Amino acid sequence: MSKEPDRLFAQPLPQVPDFAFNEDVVRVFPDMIKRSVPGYPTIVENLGVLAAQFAQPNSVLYDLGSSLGAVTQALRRHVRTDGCRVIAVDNSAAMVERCREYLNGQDSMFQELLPVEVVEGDILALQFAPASVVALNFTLQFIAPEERLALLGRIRQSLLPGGALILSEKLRFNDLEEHALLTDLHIAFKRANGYSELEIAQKRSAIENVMKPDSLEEHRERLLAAGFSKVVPWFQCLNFASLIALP
Ligand SMILES: C[S@@+](CC[C@H](N)C(=O)[O-])C[C@H]1O[C@@H](n2cnc3c(N)ncnc32)[C@H](O)[C@@H]1O
Ligand SMILES: O=C(O)C(=O)C[C@]1(C(=O)O)C=C[C@@H](O)C=C1
Repeated sequence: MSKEPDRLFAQPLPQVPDFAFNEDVVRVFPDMIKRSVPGYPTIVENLGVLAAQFAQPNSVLYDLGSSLGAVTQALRRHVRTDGCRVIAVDNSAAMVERCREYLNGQDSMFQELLPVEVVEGDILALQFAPASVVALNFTLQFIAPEERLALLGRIRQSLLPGGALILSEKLRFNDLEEHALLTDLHIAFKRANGYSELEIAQKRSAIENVMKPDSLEEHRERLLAAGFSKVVPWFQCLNFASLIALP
């Protein structure tokens, strides 16, 4: 994985462009996500552990919005169920290209890993195969709000009995005091990870038009409306959380 530090927002920009998963972001992405998302390494590793409990024989495990394939790699480290294969999907050509390079490197080192297919495509246009695990790790927040329910409905329809959707997201909070406190603590987390006030402010302008977090209550209601029977939060660190949704 690239070790290049994220300095994308370190210099004052005359106008901060909307955030995009382009070549510049791809180069620094492992550093950026680790320094920006509290609990990210714990979520990714345990997503593999959880997936191993839900994986069903001869089924597909989806990593939707796979970026550089961190979740795919965790699935491959933990899932040992017969006949499973991973399909990783991302619509950023730059992410997909680098992800394929990383996974090919892994393939050449370990022969017993689950087969993986990396697809460059829009998850909103995906024809889902019968799946036992679907991971949406910090991806739904980048999908247009009006598309989210239908996407979750299609995922629910594809899930086999015994399977699960694992959904990780940045949260907003309906209680204004709670929202302000956790937002301030998230900024303190970024500062502690070496981001300057300028970097924090410019990143915030870059993502505000493209990333629209929901509250935990909105997630729960939408997942139930999409046909899931049970929603179980299994992790929260500051304003970032991960949920298990059962079919
Ligand atoms: C924050 S990143 C996900 C991080 C990754 N899952 C991980 O755990 O390292 C969001 C990803 O979703 C992808 N994405 C956003 N909208 C998408 C869509 N409609 N279809 C496919 N991928 C999408 C972006 O290109 C980006 O790589
Ligand atoms: O909320 C923020 O400030 C973030 O940087 C979050 C977040 C995310 O949750 O995906 C946004 C974009 C980058 O992909 C990395 C982290």
